[in-house]
Amino acid sequence: EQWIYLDGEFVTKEGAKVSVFDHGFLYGDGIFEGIRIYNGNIFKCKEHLDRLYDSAKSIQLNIPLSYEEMEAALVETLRRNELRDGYIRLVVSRGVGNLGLDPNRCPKASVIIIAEQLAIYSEEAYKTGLKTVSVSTRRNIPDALNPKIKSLNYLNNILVKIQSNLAGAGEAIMMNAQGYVTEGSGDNIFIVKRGVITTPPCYLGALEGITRQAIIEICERIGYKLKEEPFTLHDVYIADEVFLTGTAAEVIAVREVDGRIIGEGHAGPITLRLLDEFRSIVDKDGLKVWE
Ligand SMILES: Cc1ncc(COP(=O)(O)O)c(CNc2cccc(C(=O)O)c2)c1O
Repeated sequence: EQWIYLDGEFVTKEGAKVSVFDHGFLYGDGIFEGIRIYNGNIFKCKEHLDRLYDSAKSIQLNIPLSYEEMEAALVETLRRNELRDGYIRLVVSRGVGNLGLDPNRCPKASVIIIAEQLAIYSEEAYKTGLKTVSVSTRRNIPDALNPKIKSLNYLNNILVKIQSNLAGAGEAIMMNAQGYVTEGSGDNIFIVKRGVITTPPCYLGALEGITRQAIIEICERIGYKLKEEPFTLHDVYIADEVFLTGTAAEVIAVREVDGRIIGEGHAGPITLRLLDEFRSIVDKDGLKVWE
């Protein structure tokens, strides 16, 4: 039986329903986090909850649970589902209101926690890398809907995913309005050229990825040279290595972008070393559920 946390109660999948007047449903008015648990460790739990509460503050959404209560709800949901390895989707919507969009008509935000097994990429995919394309759909401009807010408004990302599906590609790369590369539909991007790793600054229009930050810190620790600087598709095409990072994706190589083969056409040495280093910390850094 899968138990889902819904506003303080645990309900079964069948019982896990939201109102048609929920503004998360009606307007995408809400925020979410995607978190992974590795061998009983909620990886980077603090970083995810910090980002959740930041996103909430940014859209003036009052989460009805304190940080500690939210942590306890996460742990309880994982325990009830006896999940040691898997994926957590934590959603906070504005809650039930009337058909108007005014958030002031929504008296109480709704908190939902779904815990599931996760299988996104095969081990083979981490070696062969993904075929990707760039897309015409630009990343939301920060002064319209800031990509730093992990909101339920994922239509920008979905339109990108539709274009990558159409191209038969595994992921798509977005530019911002100025033509600088920002990120993938659900992951951050890094390029490697002559041993130097570069990732776009998030102010260009990217989510402040927690996996991205973990990779930045790993590079610092193991002495890899990393820069946060803008780059264009040209720099991606001529890169020696390209990889994407995300909670679901972890660290996944890109073997092709718009028909250009990247490097040798499979995961490069720096990408594989960073994946290895990343996987060595995922069951350490975070909140232990069963201890
Ligand atoms: C737009 C975007 N950019 C970057 C990331 C990577 O951020 P983290 O390193 O903090 O996860 C994300 C996060 N994207 C994400 C997170 C969890 C699950 C899924 C999924 O595809 O089901 C996607 C994202 O949605």
